[in-house]
Amino acid sequence: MIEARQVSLTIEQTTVVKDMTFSFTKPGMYGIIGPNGAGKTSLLRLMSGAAQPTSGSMLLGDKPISAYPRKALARTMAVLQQGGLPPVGFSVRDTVAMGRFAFQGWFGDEREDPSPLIDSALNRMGLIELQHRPLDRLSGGERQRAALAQIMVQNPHIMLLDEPTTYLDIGYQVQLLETVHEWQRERGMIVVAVLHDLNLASLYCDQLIVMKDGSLYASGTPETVITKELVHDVYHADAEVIYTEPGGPPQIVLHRAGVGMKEKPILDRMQWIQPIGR
Ligand SMILES: Nc1ncnc2c1ncn2[C@@H]1O[C@H](COP(=O)(O)OP(=O)(O)OP(=O)(O)O)[C@@H](O)[C@H]1O
Repeated sequence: MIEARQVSLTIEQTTVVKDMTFSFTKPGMYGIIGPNGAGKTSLLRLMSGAAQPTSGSMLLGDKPISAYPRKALARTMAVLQQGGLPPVGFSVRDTVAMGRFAFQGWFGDEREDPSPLIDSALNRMGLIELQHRPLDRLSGGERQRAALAQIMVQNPHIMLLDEPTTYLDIGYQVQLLETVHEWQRERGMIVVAVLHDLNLASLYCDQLIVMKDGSLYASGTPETVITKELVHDVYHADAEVIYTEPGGPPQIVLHRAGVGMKEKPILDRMQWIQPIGR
């Protein structure tokens, strides 16, 4: 369980996270959304213990995150940082194996052979064929998949993902979130992901937190949070919100700036699009 109690973070006289209170108590997918500079990464850094609140407290279970030794924290929580892995000379397999550091003794040994776990993570991320390739000879998307495989072998209870779909094409974006979602359910994990794509956030998250100017702007299920008004007020963009199936997650369709077809209901407009051959 992660709980933020009136958490604020001030960096160089600017308060980048302001008085945030929330808790993630149940297993599930939690999304943090909001515009550039809203404070999403800063909030994730507070949740991972990489930054300490200037005021308020960030708790893991019933203790402040700062009270956990590094290795103990790594056995509970895995973090995928923004920007992913650097393009260095380590092979994909060795890089993924480094995710086991929290379970190793002084000499890098483990009680049980971690190979099956590493093979499974490589397999799930479609990296078996690339496992012996160095990271500096991979595309950005392949490196991002290796980064996720690395935190998979950590076997965490909580996973914090900062823009996990960066560098991925839409097929891999969906595949990555599908894998994370499936894995979250199998293991009953709490997954917190900073996502820029509202449609993906709506498809995969059970609950969303919206940040604006460092503060909590809204929170709730995608159905309650993703609205035309939210897109307008938080992102200063015009959009329609549509449902592709009854009871399904909302999806947004953007308008060009200032060229909104605001008066026409969406169903009316969809009749303009005729399948070829009719
Ligand atoms: N180390 C730092 N020193 C000074 N200011 C910082 C530092 N880190 C972040 N900030 C500022 O804090 C604010 C929030 O940054 P943060 O990276 O948390 O936003 P974000 O919502 O993740 O943005 P993005 O979507 O662009 O990644 C920004 O205005 C940023 O310039």
